[in-house]
Amino acid sequence: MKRKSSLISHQMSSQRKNIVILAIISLALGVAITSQAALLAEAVQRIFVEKASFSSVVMLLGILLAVMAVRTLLSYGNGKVGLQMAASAKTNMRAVVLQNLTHASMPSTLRGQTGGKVSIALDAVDEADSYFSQYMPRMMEAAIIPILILAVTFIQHANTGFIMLFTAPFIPMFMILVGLKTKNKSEEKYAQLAEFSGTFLDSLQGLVTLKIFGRAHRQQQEIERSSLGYRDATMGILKIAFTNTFMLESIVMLSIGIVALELAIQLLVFKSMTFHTAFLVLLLVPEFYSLLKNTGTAFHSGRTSMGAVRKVEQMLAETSSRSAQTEGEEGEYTSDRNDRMAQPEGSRTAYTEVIPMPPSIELDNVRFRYAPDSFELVAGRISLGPGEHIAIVGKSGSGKTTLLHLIAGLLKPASGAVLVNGSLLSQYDETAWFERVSYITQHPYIFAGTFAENIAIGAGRKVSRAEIEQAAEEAGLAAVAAQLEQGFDTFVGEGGRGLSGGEKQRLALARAFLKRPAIILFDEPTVGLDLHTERVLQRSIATLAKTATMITVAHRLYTIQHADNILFMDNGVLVDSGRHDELLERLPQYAEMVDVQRKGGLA
Ligand SMILES: Nc1ncnc2c1ncn2[C@@H]1O[C@H](COP(=O)(O)OP(=O)(O)OP(=O)(O)O)[C@@H](O)[C@H]1O
Repeated sequence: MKRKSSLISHQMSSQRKNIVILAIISLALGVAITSQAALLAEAVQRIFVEKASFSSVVMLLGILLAVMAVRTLLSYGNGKVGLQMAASAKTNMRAVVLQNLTHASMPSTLRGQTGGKVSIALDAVDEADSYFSQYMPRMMEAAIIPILILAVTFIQHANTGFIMLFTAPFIPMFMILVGLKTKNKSEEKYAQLAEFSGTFLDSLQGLVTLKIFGRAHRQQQEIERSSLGYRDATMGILKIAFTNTFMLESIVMLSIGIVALELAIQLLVFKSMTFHTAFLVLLLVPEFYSLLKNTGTAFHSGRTSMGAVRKVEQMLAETSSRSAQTEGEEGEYTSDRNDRMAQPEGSRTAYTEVIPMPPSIELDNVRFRYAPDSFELVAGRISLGPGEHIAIVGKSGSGKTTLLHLIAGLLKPASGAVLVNGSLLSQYDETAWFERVSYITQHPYIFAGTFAENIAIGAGRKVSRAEIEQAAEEAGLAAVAAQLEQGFDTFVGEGGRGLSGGEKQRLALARAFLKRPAIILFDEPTVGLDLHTERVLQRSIATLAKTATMITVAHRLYTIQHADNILFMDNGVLVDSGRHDELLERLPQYAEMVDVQRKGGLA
């Protein structure tokens, strides 16, 4: 194989002991194969040529039987070691994938299709099996046993040795040619599988929407299209595999034929060799080619595995490089604060220990684009004091959520910097940072589990039932829980009882009460809540925000009249910022927005 995948190399180095065992078994297997051929040739020579009595060969036949048993055991051992290697390699690789996905930076976690990631973590890793269970044992056998057979053949009859030496290279040559083609096909197959899984999961999750809009049939066709794409890619590989087998069989048959012809001429025409030698060589030659042929089949499986492993590596590299890239981009940030922010290598987490909370947050000429030529966010200089309550307002699509995500570290700026307590946000340890943040979105994720379990997620530690109930009380959820069939033990989320929009947001609030964050990001509900729910939400948020810096994406302007700072966004640009009265006075767009809402009865 051209360049060993680094994931595979890593697994190989951690499996050195098994590789040594494979080599020892292969050597013993080589000795068993040649001994078996020698004993069989001797037995046939004595019984049929020398017409020896049965009693004189009984011992010989016994030894032959024992050698055959040993050979079978050694083959079984080789397979067993291969399977063990495959099992442990898959476990390790899956752990690496899971670790990578769970430790990936937040922006890279949010990208890509979930179905595709699942397919890579499960199917592509499974495909690595044959590299260890078939390719490795066969390659080890091919590296040792044919040399042993060739040596014995040369000693017995050099001509046959030369024929074998001349024809054998055709097999690996052919394997390399086929392998090159299979590798691309195999990568194509995994791209198709990832697409298929992505489309399938997407359709499954959005089935209700699709049905409502009468698009279910259309989506069915889409699934059919991507499944056919996957089928074609698989069939392409199988076509190569079958052609590969056919060609290998042809080469092997032709080579054995040539050797047999040469032996027959030497034995019958020139009478230059004994029957014993001719028979021994004739027994060894098929073993030699059969080993090389098996290697060809294993090589094909190995190539397919490599294609799958490359897909896994690609995903790992993408998640890591995205994190590194975004850090690099912010690293390019130049300002007079650079000296202050210069950090020695490996001091990333040191910030978390000294960071005073609630923090002050500054945005220094932040610019961001989702993609080239797409919506651009331009936020000049903003300073948000510790413990302040900040509101982001603007028309729909003006970039409020994007700005919130940049401040939260969910998105990384393309240029400029987000500073927390004077230091780059990207310099903080991501886990430590998110431990201090609570994001109350409009659609918090409800996991399949009990109501209590869903609240407990917020704590990030083991919490008592009393703490959960207290958090629910503070978030105004106690009454909701009391109405549920089994109270806090009611099963909610997927496959469980549904929750209303307002209940979901209060559940997110209850999680935050357990967490007691230093930074609260609040995406205010756009849908109208009833007055009671709205009041409960506002009161709970206000309690929670007493000890935190809070940033709200506000849709109802009356809720933010007392905010310390209001950031007004228009078409991706931070136009102005200030208190409610200041903006009313100097920003006509803001005054107009307030006026419209007042007339609409919202204020
Ligand atoms: N993941 C994304 N990729 C590309 N463009 C995006 C992405 N998310 C949002 N946008 C675009 O960025 C712009 C700003 O979106 P954003 O969600 O920040 O606006 P908003 O002010 O919060 O809107 P709303 O009040 O309606 O929620 C929009 O034009 C939106 O289409």
